[in-house]
Amino acid sequence: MSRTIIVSNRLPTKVHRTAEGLDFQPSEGGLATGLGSIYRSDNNVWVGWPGLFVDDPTEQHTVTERLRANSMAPVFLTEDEIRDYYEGFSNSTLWPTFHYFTQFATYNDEHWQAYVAVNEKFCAAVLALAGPEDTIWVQDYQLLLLPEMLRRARPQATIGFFLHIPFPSYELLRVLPWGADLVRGMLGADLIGFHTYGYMRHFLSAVSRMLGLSIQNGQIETPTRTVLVDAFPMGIDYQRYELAAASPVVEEHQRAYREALRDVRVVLSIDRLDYTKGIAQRLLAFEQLLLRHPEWREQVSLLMVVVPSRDQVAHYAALKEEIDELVGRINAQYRTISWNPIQYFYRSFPFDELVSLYRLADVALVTPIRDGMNLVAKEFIASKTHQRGVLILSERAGAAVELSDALLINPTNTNQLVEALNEALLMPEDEQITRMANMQDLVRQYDVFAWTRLFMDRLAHSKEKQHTMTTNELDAEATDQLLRDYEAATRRLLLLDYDGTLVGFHNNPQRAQPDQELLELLTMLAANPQNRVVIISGRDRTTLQRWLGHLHLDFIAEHGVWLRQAGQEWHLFQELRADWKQDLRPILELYVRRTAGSFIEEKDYSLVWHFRRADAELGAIRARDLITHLNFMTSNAELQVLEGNKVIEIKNAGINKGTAAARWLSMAQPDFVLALGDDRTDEDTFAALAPDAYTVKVGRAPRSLARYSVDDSGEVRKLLRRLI
Ligand SMILES: O=P(O)(O)OC[C@H]1O[C@H](O[C@H]2O[C@H](CO)[C@@H](O)[C@H](O)[C@H]2O)[C@H](O)[C@@H](O)[C@@H]1O
Ligand SMILES: O=c1ccn([C@@H]2O[C@H](COP(=O)(O)OP(=O)(O)O)[C@@H](O)[C@H]2O)c(=O)[nH]1
Ligand SMILES: [Mg+2]
Repeated sequence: MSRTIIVSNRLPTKVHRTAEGLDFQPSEGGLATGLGSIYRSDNNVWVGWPGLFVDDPTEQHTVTERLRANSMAPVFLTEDEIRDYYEGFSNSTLWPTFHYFTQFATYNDEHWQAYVAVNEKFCAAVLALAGPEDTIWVQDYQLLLLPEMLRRARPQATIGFFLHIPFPSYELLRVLPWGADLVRGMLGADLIGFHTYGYMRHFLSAVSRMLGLSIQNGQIETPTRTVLVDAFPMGIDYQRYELAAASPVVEEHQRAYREALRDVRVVLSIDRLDYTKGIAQRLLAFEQLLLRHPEWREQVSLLMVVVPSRDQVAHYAALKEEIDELVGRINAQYRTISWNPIQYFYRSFPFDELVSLYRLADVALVTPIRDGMNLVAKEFIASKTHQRGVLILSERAGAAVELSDALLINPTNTNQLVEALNEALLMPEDEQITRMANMQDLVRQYDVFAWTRLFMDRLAHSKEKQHTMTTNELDAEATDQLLRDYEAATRRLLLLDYDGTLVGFHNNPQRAQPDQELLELLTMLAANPQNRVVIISGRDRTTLQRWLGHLHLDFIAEHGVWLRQAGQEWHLFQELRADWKQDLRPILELYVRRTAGSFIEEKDYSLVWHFRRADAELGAIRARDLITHLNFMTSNAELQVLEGNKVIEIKNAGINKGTAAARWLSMAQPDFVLALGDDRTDEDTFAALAPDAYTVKVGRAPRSLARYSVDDSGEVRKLLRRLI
């Protein structure tokens, strides 16, 4: 039976060494608590770090066995790995960068090396466990490279990836020396999920800007696969909180707390120790409340839980000191014999006590500076079965997108925060109930089980789509058949596109000249008297002549405008006009001025606007504009507007690679045809050929007329070499 293998840095169970032996406790943090409810079902397994160092093989064995009984498989990490991969790259480079705290980010190559190595370690652990039918679901920023590593080892695997933290604007990502590697690593997945559309948008923008891949409706076309990207706001195990809220244990805790606090109102704050959570800002706002609204003194206490986290990282240790000091100062200033303004706990609470705190609180103050989602906000809502209580929520938490009935605030606006606190404490009960009921409906419906189902459905959909959309891969079997037919034939026609097919793309098209390997390949192919080798390209004839003219090849240049058989002169396909160029050139010039980095290429009978070097998003917008503009201008002029790979070309109507290829067919009467091409204009060639021709699309486009596809120009060369 196929299973789901969840992979994350930390397991949902933390192992500690105590005097009595090993102790197993639930992990804190949204990822572990959120997914913790689902992994045990259906034979699933969770792979991750158990939270302690175990060198001794016997002890490793004990830990492994204990975890196995609970559907977990440990990846043991060394102290050096935790220092460089976890505290280093993950939490001193990625975490601050992705949360817009670039001033805290370090760029250390050793940390990067460790990050790569540990991702490889996870890869090996997953491969040892996963069967070919299993679904692999990789979680979070510590494992951004893992999807691609798994993909290389298992090209057919079903791989999902979910990012639990924000995905930042491209402007932040580009600061990282390894930005493009990280994005490429994620693209190994079949489905990539984010909490919000905002994060998803940033990711797509990074993909198009850094890797130049084309994107439509959240679908990324990589050279080998289509990758789906979508927003899936994570939920919680609603029922677990709702049931606990009504349980006698929780009631008993709550009663005891209430008795100790007497009738003081409670503002609750719960987070891991983290500078992204806005804990210090929250304390300052509470101080301001006491200062500006003295009527709340002795009436309200801030109950603040800070769960120890990443305290080996300098900025976390510093924050701990800052909080200690602030709490000390505020308490010293305002406390009375019978009232403590801030009840501060630096430790984690067991589940039942946490739920009791949620129920006890009049106000939950959730004010992160940045937060991927924030599950505390949702847990508070689920625990409020009596529907009394107010949520104050930062608009920069992912949860704010869904929880619009909270009092939404900007966490850096202290005045707003103070007034929201005052408003919350004064809010009439009926308004509390209305808001809470609305939010409960939503959080109940979109719980963590619905979240998982949706993600898994979309993952299956992505896989299906890949299967139905791609042309058949030119696999070993098809290649063998091709070679047999090639051998058997005596009049062979090879139609070879140049850019994107024989060579890869270059930012400057003039730099894409043939290398030695290609020249040799073409020479040898053409040396066989039974072969007729045609370069069929959109390039101008001068460039083709200069680069390849000395070889015994035929040429179709400018998408069929200029033709030349080996050893003969260039001639035109037919009489053509070029006088239209002077009317249209100014339009293209206007688009060059409006689009930095774009430029015009002029051929004898065509004009081309190139936007590969322009900003990817602007380029795409301008291209749409230009096409509309040109279609209008050329409607009566017997011209056509062609879209290629980051180019728009205007040329005479009725001439294309297909019409030119047809001429070679009637001239050569071949008994074997192989055509290779990568872009829209090569589809005309494919269309002109008989069904038994070997038509091969380079790259995996959603739709192609070709019978087969190969990944890239490297594969093309491999195939050509086998023909020799
Ligand atoms: O494993 P740690 O280093 O101790 O950190 C704990 C976890 O913190 C982060 O949680 C995030 O996931 C939540 C659920 O999606 C989300 O609500 C929250 O906004 C995120 O910060 C981190 O992403 C996890 O990998 C850590 O395990
Ligand atoms: O003493 C505590 C306090 C909090 N939490 C849990 O820690 C998680 C925090 O997740 P959140 O998404 O709010 O933020 P993260 O820590 O993941 O950034 C929530 O599920 C809390 O219930 C916990 O397990 N023990
Ligand atoms: Mg091409």
